[in-house]
Amino acid sequence: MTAIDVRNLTKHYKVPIKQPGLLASVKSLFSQEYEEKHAVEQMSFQIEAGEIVGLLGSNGAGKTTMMKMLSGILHPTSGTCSVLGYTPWERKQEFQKSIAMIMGQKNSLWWDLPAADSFLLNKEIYDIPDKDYHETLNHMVEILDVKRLLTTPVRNLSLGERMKMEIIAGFLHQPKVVFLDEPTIGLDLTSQYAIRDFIRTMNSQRKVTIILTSHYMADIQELCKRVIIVNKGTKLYDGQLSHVAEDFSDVKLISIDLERDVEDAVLASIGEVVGRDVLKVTLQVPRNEIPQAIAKLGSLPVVDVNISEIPIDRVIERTLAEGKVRVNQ
Ligand SMILES: Nc1ncnc2c1ncn2[C@@H]1O[C@H](COP(=O)(O)OP(=O)(O)OP(=O)(O)O)[C@@H](O)[C@H]1O
Repeated sequence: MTAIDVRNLTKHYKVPIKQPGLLASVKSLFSQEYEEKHAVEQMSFQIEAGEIVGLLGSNGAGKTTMMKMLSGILHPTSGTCSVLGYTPWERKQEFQKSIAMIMGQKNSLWWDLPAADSFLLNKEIYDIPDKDYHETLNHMVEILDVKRLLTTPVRNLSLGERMKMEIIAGFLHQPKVVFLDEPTIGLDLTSQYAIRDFIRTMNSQRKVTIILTSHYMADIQELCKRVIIVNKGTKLYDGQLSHVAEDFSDVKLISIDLERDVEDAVLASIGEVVGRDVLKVTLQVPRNEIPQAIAKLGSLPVVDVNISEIPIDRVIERTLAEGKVRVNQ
């Protein structure tokens, strides 16, 4: 069954052009010029019930705008969209009870109150029966291990703890479709794992349909088989993650700061040099060869080392560079 059906969805923002200076500010009071920003352009895709789809794109690609239209926060400029049979921006009560939009960079909980109080408020807003409320809450609190934090004012929680509470608040009314915009942004690895596990559990146990944006490759790799890559508001790729990221799953990046210059050939014997800016070098190394690579670095004039996953932006850049446009519809 199709849960989300998007056809030619387009969003243009009208943005005032603001010239610097006082005179320009006064002039703008009488004649304001505008420019049009094409945030989302003719986007079409369908998502089946129970799927988790990753929406990928660089900063400003149009992901949040897309999610805001799908959740009914924004009206599109043109195009149509059906989520569980509803037109989101009509904001029917039944629609709002069936979806959730959770944004890692926005706070929906009452800052000065314990999260438990915000949950009670959501219970009233969504008209959740007592039994369902307690069962769902207890289940989620257990999975995310936050029982002891329920009575702490939200302002006193760490970022990771607050995000877990935001996620509970979003899932409390048992939505069928959830839009997750950067749910793990800025979190430490332990919190990232916990939230990923939670998302996986909700998807497998409750068949929740999820669209996820994240700049962390690990989130996408662990949760999404299918990804939609957007660039400048248009769809660049829609298909299996493995087709665009298979070369990246078994490698890591080692970034090093050198004290003095080292020949390219020496660095190339440790890993593939994928970035070099004078004394800053980035090497791409197979995951299982990291210990040997680190050992070899011991003989070089290295002052700092950092090991990281391949950033999503590299996957997108390469998809763009290779013109690997692949749209399965
Ligand atoms: N309210 C707004 N008014 C005008 N322009 C906007 C508005 N919101 C977003 N934009 C512009 O629309 C484009 C898409 O923005 P959007 O936030 O959807 O991108 P994104 O892919 O979510 O980026 P990020 O990864 O940085 O969150 C950007 O050029 C942005 O500047």
